[in-house]
Amino acid sequence: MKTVKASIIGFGSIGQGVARVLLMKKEYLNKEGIDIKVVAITDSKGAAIDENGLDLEKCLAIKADKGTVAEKEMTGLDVINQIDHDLVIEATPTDVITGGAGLLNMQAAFENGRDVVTSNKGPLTLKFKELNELAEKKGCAFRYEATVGGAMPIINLTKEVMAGNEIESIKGIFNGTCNYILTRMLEEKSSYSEILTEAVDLGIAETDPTYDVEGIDTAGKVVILANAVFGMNKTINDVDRTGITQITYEALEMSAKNGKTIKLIGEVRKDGSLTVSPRLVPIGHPLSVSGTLNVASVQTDLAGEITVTGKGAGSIETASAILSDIISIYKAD
Ligand SMILES: NC(=O)C1=CN([C@@H]2O[C@H](COP(=O)(O)OP(=O)(O)OC[C@H]3O[C@@H](n4cnc5c(N)ncnc54)[C@H](OP(=O)(O)O)[C@@H]3O)[C@@H](O)[C@H]2O)C=CC1
Ligand SMILES: N[C@@H](CC=O)C(=O)O
Ligand code: NA
Repeated sequence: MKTVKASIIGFGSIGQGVARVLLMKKEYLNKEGIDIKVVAITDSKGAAIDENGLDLEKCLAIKADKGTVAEKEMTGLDVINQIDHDLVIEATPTDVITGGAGLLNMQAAFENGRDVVTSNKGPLTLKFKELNELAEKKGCAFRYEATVGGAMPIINLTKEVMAGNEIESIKGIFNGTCNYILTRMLEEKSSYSEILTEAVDLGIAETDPTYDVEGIDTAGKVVILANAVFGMNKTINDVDRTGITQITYEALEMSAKNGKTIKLIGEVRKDGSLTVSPRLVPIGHPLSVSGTLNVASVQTDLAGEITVTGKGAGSIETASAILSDIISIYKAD
């Protein structure tokens, strides 16, 4: 049995989802020869530390009761630099302007020889090449399936399962919040701002939800796909972007009468064009999925078009992608 000492940096919707999934899948992980021992959890107020392994159920209960797990005044960065462990599960808020705490956390993790699995898109939209080079130099694993499409497999699918195909374009819906809002606006005859509060309550919106509705989150995911799948070196500034803030109930209703729906579509093409914009999609088309679902159509030279769909956001759903990345790193050959 391989014991993996891990930290969970950021204990919001996703960090807590990871804790729940680790509890739910403990027996399965053990059967795969992996024993994950979470030695530290941090939120914005501090850290809980136990070098013998924290009681995750207790940490979840304390977070629900007190709003924080903090017992010590340590930041995520302090934990990464000072506590002995193998794996950093990075789930702090996405910041596409500076990379936020996540960028410093990931750099420090690699400098300390720790593997990183993350759902945080910010650092990957700004410093994708640098982070991957640093991870490689330090002999660390770096996995980020959860950053695009949440539970929907797309990065590992295109890089590993579809290896050998040349990918010509990837087009789809990469933001669960916008898709949920557009679906519910039509159902409820409401404006996007009224439905946005529902998405926030569901734990699917970004810490700053303007990232969702202005298409910034989708743009970040398009950049990650461009870099991870197409080997480009793009940043968020390379994306031609329009969000959903100008979409009205009336526009959705008119489209529906004409057999169409409005979806926020992100697209990356092998010629380097990166776009995010609301587009009309015929009802019944593979891209016309509803609610928090995401969808991606991958155009390839050998396999033709391959389309996948799945929950693009949500605590447990996104944690499932983090779990699969963890298993892929530590599962014995
Ligand atoms: N929600 C979703 O469905 C998905 C989210 N993601 C990404 O996963 C990441 C986490 O998202 P989510 O859990 O929803 O976000 P939340 O806002 O729910 O949680 C963020 C967590 O990070 C903590 N935090 C904030 N700032 C810092 C800091 N400087 N150092 C350490 N911890 C900090 C917060 O502390 P406190 O609890 O004290 O506020 C909180 O625990 C984001 O990058 C997001 O883009 C990716 C896929 C899906
Ligand atoms: N806010 C994002 C969360 C996942 O990345 C979304 O709604 O898709
Ligand atoms: Na994914």
